[in-house]
Amino acid sequence: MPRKFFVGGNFKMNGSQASIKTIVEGLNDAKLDGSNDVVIAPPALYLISVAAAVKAPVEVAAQNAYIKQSGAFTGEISPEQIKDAGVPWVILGHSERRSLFHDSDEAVAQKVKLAIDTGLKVIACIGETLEEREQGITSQVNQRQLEAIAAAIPEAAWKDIVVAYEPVWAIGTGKVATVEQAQEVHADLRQWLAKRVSPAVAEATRIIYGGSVTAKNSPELAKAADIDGFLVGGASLKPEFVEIARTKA
Ligand SMILES: O=C(CO)COP(=O)(O)O
Repeated sequence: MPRKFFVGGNFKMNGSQASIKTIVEGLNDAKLDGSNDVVIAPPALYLISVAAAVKAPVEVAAQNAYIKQSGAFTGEISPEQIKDAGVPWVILGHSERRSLFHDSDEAVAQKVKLAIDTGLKVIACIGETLEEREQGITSQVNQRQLEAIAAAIPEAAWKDIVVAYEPVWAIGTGKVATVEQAQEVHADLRQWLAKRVSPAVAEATRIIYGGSVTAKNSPELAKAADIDGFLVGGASLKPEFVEIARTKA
């Protein structure tokens, strides 16, 4: 079965009630036909209103979740709370969480496990820094980050996981990976999944690319055999996101 193309929009810590309403209205007016999965991730404050306002086929994701369901963890939100808000997806392990908020591979894996156990679907992010790429350890870094997740979950959980490969050097820099650079890592990760988890999981799991994706570069990237969609940052706040959401594989 071909993998359904997946386009995510990660708003990060951007937007206001008014600007996010405009984005949601733009997506609703676009009447997307459901041939791609389209998921938007507004800041946590806006999850409930966006989940109520957005029309199918667009769905909503939180940008992070904690490793506990409740308790004295000021400032955090739990997978149960995300589910309770009517939000089916969560982004975990984003490089900004890893670098700025010290989410370790193990913490990301625990978060993925609890989110999956709670019934959420997960966009699990991995990616190497420029320094790591220049050291020639791109493959090791991405496999290490994915291994932590694979070790924490059963094979059946992979049906609810989308892997987002986001090279740190391409995020918010305007420096998009070339189709060849992205395809090489995606193919490597798919091979790794086949060996580490199973050929069936490798075949079915969407591996999406993130890092300076725009309406201009998305059609070319989408042609690569192992690029199954995008996680879009900056451009997800602009009208061109509707165009990216319509990208054909
Ligand atoms: O981090 C990203 C999405 O999660 C990518 O961000 P940009 O598209 O702004 O580079």
